[in-house]
Amino acid sequence: MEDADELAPAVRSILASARERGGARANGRVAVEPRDVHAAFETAEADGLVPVIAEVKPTSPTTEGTRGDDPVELARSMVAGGAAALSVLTEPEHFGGSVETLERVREAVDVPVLRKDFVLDEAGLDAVESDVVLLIARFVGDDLPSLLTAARDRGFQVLVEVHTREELAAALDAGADLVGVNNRDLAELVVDLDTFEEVAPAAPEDVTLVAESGISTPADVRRMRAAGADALLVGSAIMAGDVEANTRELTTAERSVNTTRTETTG
Ligand SMILES: O=C(O)c1ccccc1NCC(=O)[C@H](O)[C@H](O)COP(=O)(O)O
Repeated sequence: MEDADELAPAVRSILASARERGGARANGRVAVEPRDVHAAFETAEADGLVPVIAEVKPTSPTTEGTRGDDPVELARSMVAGGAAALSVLTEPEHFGGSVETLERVREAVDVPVLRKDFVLDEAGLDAVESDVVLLIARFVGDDLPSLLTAARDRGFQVLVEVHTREELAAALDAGADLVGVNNRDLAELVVDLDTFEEVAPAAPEDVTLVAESGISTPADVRRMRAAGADALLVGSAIMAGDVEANTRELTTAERSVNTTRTETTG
């Protein structure tokens, strides 16, 4: 892992609390029978929808306030809006998430559910079952290959998150087949959609690429898709206001270009 001094204070705090939480639950190692996330993306495409992973994100270090609605209702609204998959934050202190929330959401919906957390070691994989688990290349460093194997041994599909071409190369070397390019720089918490456009061309065709963070309008969706995104991970823009309508606006972004809220209101 890189030098912690190079990270934003909020991110240092997130990592410190992840280390304190540990992860393993009382009943030991998880064994997952996952819902196929690649198939979920294909189904969305076949239905004429952009594959969107909609994120249940009650709050974050870069969000004002906390959304207190029942996460299960939010999740159902996201699916009603056409989300191909869901992401649920399980980080409690900085994102208002919990493993119980993920369990409730996964029971309530039939789409694949990504566990969004800051897993740093093998024990961290055993906190809760999910269909997909996130490994952030920047934070797990040289442990990426062994953690990827450990996650797959438990049945998880793995989204490996990268922010640079170097991290993408490490993810590919480790055998990742589902890669998220995070437009948010976790050293400074600045979001820049250019990041995906810079990193994506270095990924081989057979890797499923997810554009993560900072996507808020149908134009952003089309921009990321034009740059090679097979799917998009969206939190803040969906959580702000009417969750079902927000999700639908993004999942249908390729259906019509001139009728969207953002483009008609400027
Ligand atoms: O979202 C944050 O403020 C944040 C701060 C520090 C570390 C990670 C953070 N976000 C994690 C994520 O990956 C996003 O929740 C996800 O990509 C969705 O991003 P967005 O659509 O911009 O909410």
